[in-house]
Amino acid sequence: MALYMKAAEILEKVEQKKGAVKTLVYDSKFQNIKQLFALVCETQKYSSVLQEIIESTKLLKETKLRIHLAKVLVYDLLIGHGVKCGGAWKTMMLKHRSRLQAALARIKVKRKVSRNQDLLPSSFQQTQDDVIPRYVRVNTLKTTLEDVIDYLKREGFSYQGTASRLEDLDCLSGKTFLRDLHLQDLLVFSAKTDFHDHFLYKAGHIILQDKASCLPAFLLNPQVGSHVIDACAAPGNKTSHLAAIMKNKGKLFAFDLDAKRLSTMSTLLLRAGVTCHQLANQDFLKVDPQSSEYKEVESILLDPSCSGSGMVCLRDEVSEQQDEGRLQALATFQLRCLNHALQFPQVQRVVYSTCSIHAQENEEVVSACLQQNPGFRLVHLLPNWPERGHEPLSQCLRASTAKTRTHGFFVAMLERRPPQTDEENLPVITTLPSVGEEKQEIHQSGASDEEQENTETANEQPTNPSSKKKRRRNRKKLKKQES
Ligand SMILES: C[S@@+](CC[C@H](N)C(=O)[O-])C[C@H]1O[C@@H](n2cnc3c(N)ncnc32)[C@H](O)[C@@H]1O
Repeated sequence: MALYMKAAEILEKVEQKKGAVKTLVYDSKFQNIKQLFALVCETQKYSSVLQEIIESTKLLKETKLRIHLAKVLVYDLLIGHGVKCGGAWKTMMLKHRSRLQAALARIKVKRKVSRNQDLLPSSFQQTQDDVIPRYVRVNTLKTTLEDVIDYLKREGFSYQGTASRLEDLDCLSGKTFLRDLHLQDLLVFSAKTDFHDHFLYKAGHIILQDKASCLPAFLLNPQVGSHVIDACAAPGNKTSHLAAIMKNKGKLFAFDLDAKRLSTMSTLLLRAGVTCHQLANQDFLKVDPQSSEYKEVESILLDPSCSGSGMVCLRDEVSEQQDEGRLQALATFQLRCLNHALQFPQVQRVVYSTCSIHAQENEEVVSACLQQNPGFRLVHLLPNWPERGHEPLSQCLRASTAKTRTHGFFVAMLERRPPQTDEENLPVITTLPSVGEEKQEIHQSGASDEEQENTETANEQPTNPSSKKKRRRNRKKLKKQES
């Protein structure tokens, strides 16, 4: 009953444009966030059809239900899982079931369609480009890829080998599955495959995680035994992925501001067999980078709160509701977090990710951070990845349903520039510039052309005052050599 009541309450607020589904669901502190999120999203999609059914059957008059609760219950009865819980409401809905089913059938006949999804407004109808396969990450802390494949084959699944191109994923149907093109511990199934009740999922041998969301830990690739921070960690899918890469050795400090999400995370990490972690219900911005506890931290994964505009289910709602002010507030917070991550004295690599499609939360945050932290530069990620960050930040990755068959996502990796000795700063020049040719480029040894492009041009960093001094010194040395 609590699920339906909460879903109705959130649906009402969403339809009155009082907030975004994702935010309202997370703020609700409901026990099963995923279940609530799915129920609200789906009911909202079918809202106009549900309204038609409810009006034509005069359901509100007969049951005294309020419209939003009626929509949620009718959705679950006719289109969803069937009203499973709900006590007295379940009995009431079952009493009206045949009338409601008849009303739905009439609407389908009138619109000349046979499937429920064909009743959706066009903005919600899925094209081939909208279909995201089911991704399953093998949890190598508990099992191996080979064992999972064998287990599934014994259950009648048919393994097709490793995908060789993106389009292979579109051919998945029924019980066929592939190994992913880019991530070796990731298996791909047809979109409709549901593992939520499967033994391998319940035992923590597999994690149900979108491919794009597997990128941050995969790219950060922390060393076994190293110290790592997951700055905004709950519910912890990326944390357990990091732990698997670290083979549970070393230290994984995970922070999150939300106690409820953190407690869910704790359960999930236990199920996944993660032991190298240390959870803290703490604001990452208040974590002291100078504390001796973090003096060995070399890698940080930062996946902060974002607009969620890349999540396919939220696409239309989000584009309607993302007002400038909200995006700006998120971007300011994200930049503060990224700047903070770079303050840890030994940090070498920071991966920044969002499930947003807005440049404001992605490339613009990274560019601003690089301008404020000239000691860091971008790493050119996965050269063969089909979707790049918006120019000039093509070192970063983007993901989308159309180009990568995933939710919309963004990933950047910043790394500390290697310290340069005075020797390294000596220019390597074949023809010496004549006196007065101040504007001629001086190519410094120790930085390849690609690095120069990555840092100087692509990041549009302001001239670093210390490198200006170094250049002046170099010019003086050159003049001496000349004379
Ligand atoms: C996008 S979610 C993280 C998802 C997570 N990385 C995963 O893969 O499961 C963002 C998280 O940041 C947390 N958060 C927001 N502000 C924070 C802060 N100042 N310090 C720490 N965590 C914060 C939110 O509670 C939320 O759980």
